[in-house]
Amino acid sequence: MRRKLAAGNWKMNGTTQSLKDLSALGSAHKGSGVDILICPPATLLAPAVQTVSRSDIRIGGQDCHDQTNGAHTGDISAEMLVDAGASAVILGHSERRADHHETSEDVRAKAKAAQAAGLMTVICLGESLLQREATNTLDIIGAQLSLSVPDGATGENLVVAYEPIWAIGSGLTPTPDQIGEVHDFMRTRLERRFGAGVGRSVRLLYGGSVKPENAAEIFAISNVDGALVGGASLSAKDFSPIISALEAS
Ligand SMILES: O=C(CO)COP(=O)(O)O
Repeated sequence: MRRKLAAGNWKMNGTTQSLKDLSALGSAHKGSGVDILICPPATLLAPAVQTVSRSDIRIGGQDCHDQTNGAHTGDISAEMLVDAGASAVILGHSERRADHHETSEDVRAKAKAAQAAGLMTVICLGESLLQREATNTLDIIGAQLSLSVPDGATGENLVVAYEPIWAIGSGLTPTPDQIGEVHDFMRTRLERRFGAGVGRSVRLLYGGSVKPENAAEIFAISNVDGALVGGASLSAKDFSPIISALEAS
C-alpha cells in the first residue's frame, strides 16, 4: 500500500519568518497518517530542518547538480542537501526546465546523483497548453517519464509529479478525468518498465493550483497518491486543510 504524500514547493519564496508556519504545520499534523514534505529555498534548508526536528515533516531541496562538488558557481550537490538534513529533492520542475533550459536528460543525470546520495527524488513532468490542445499529452508525458527517470527506481527513491504547466499558479485545473487519464498512464508505464511490484509502489502526485477547495476532489482520483503544492503550501492556514483532505482520503 502506498503511503500518501503531501509535498510543498516553496519555490523562490520564504524568509526566516516563514519558519513560523512550518512550525505550526508540524504541530497540527504530528503523527499524521500521511507523509509531509516541505521544499523551502536553499537558504532555509538548515533552519527548516531544525524547525521540524520534533515533528513528522521532512525537508527537501528544489534542485541539485549531477556532480558531487566542483567549480559550479551557484549550484548545490545532492550530498550538500543530505548534509543540510534534507531527505528529498524536487527535480525537473517546469520552471527549471524553462528558466534553466533543463532537458529530461539533465533531469535524469541529476536524479541518478540524488538517488545515489540517498535522496528521494520528486521528478516533475507536465505538458504545456499548446501541447494539450494538440491532443498529444500522453506522448509528451510518456517521453518525459522515460527520459527523466533513471534506472533503479524503487518506491522509496522515486516519486513522480504530474504538473500540467498551464495549471501551475493559474487557478486552472484539469478535470478529474484528465488527471486520472495521465496518472493511470504513468502507472502503466512505470509497471511496464520497472515491473509490477516497483511500478505499483511509486507514488504519483498531482500538482497545479491545488487549494483547500479542490483537494478532496483531486485526492479521490485513481492513482493520485498526493499533491505537489506551490502557492498554497506557503501558509499553514492553506496547506493544513490540504493535508487534512489527504489524511481523510
Ligand atoms: O508548481 C507547483 C508545485 O511544484 C504548483 O504550483 P501552484 O500550486 O502554485 O499552482
